[in-house]
Amino acid sequence: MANILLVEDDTTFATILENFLKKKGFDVVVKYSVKSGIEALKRDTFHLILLDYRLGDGIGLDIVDALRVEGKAIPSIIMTSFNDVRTAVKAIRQGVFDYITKPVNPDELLMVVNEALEGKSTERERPALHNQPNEMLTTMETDFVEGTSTAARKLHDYIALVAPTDMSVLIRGESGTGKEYVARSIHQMSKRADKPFVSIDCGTLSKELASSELFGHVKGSFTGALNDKTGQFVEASGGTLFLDEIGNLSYDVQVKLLRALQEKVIQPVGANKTVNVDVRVIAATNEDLLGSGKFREDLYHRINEFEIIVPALRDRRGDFQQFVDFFISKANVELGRQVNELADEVREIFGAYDWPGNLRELKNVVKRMVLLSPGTRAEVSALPEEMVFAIKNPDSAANPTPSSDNPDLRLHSEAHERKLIMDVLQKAKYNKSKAAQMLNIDRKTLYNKMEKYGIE
Ligand SMILES: Nc1ncnc2c1ncn2[C@@H]1O[C@H](COP(=O)(O)OP(=O)(O)OP(=O)(O)O)[C@@H](O)[C@H]1O
Repeated sequence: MANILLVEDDTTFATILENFLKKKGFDVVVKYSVKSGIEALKRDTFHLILLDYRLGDGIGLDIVDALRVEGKAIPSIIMTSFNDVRTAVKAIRQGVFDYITKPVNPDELLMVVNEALEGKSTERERPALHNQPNEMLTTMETDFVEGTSTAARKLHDYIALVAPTDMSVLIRGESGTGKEYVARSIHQMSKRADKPFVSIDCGTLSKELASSELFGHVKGSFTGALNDKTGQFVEASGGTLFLDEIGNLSYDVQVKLLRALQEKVIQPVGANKTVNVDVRVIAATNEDLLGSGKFREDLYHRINEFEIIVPALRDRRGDFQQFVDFFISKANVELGRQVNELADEVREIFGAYDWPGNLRELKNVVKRMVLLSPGTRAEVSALPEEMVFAIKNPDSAANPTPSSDNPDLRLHSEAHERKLIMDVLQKAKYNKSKAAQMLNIDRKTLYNKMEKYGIE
């Protein structure tokens, strides 16, 4: 019997969820704060964690961080409001299994919970660290959409151009645009294709263990190093190492990585000797590495021998229908449905929405829609309510536009507050703790206001 830890500070909603999950045969422990959630994790064994994104004393991701520090691998699902989709998508990069938008649809919740417990889902093809067996790469070939838009053609031209060389590639693009897919494509089309493709999500590596994960360690080199460990550089020998979210590597590790790239040698933690390595490195980021001030310029130039920018979904509208059709047919097979038509309203909403979470968000929205469509036609009722509302009311609470024709004082002051928050966030380079400090409010209040005003 699977044991689920539910952390949700809305007590009524927590009770509804608890009862629902218990009825479906799960054991459920409910906690109402980050602190009590972490305590429960230390005390008991759970198979799954279901987290509210915003909690009274922090955010659900704080619990995910605590899990990582404890070295526990328990799948977690974040429940978030529609306005937080962009953040939720990023959370997946930090090791969260999946996200689900509120109001939570019971069928969708059950689907995601079961997938998490079975260890598979839309994103589960890609655990934080893994070697991709080469046989799987061939099946993957047909498992994507290439697209025909100008942006797609340019992207694939660049992939074809750089793949056969041994250049280091930096792939840039918003979260969920398909950067890992691009990296795999380069590997598959390279002369290293029959050697390993090793993918590492640097965002999920703890600061302490990053070196050992990448370069390996010798027994006894630090507390917990009970045996020798081979690092991912050696695992990728002859092949390609994909460093996703490379901006998360600490300064120390950046120095070691630079040496590995320049001299083609690595030194496992605690070892006296160096080891020769032959690995092509492909890195990805969705931030401005140099602008962050935390990334070494010499390393930046070393990993950026060739740059590929993956377009946001909103900038490749010409490929949109192909992606929708592809994700629908995949979801039909997975969920045993027969959806082959979209209601006009669904088409309109898909066209008007700007898809901040890109392909990952589209894939999730389509999967949910297919799940909630028993017939062949997908109706608007199968889309997240807030998505429909936001499209139909562009000037609603999320985006107030006061004018002298509209003397509503509350609306005016809210518009003013929204603008101020956006300006300060920009000034603080989107560092929310810093922005909260400048605004003289706490982080939680800032998050609440950002949610209220639809600021992402
Ligand atoms: N060309 C494609 N055809 C079909 N599905 C795709 C394609 N590219 C990406 N996807 C799907 O979109 C989702 C996001 O892709 P991927 O993980 O490669 O994005 P990413 O840019 O690396 O995300 P992040 O920035 O969060 O690391 C995955 O589920 C992937 O399977």
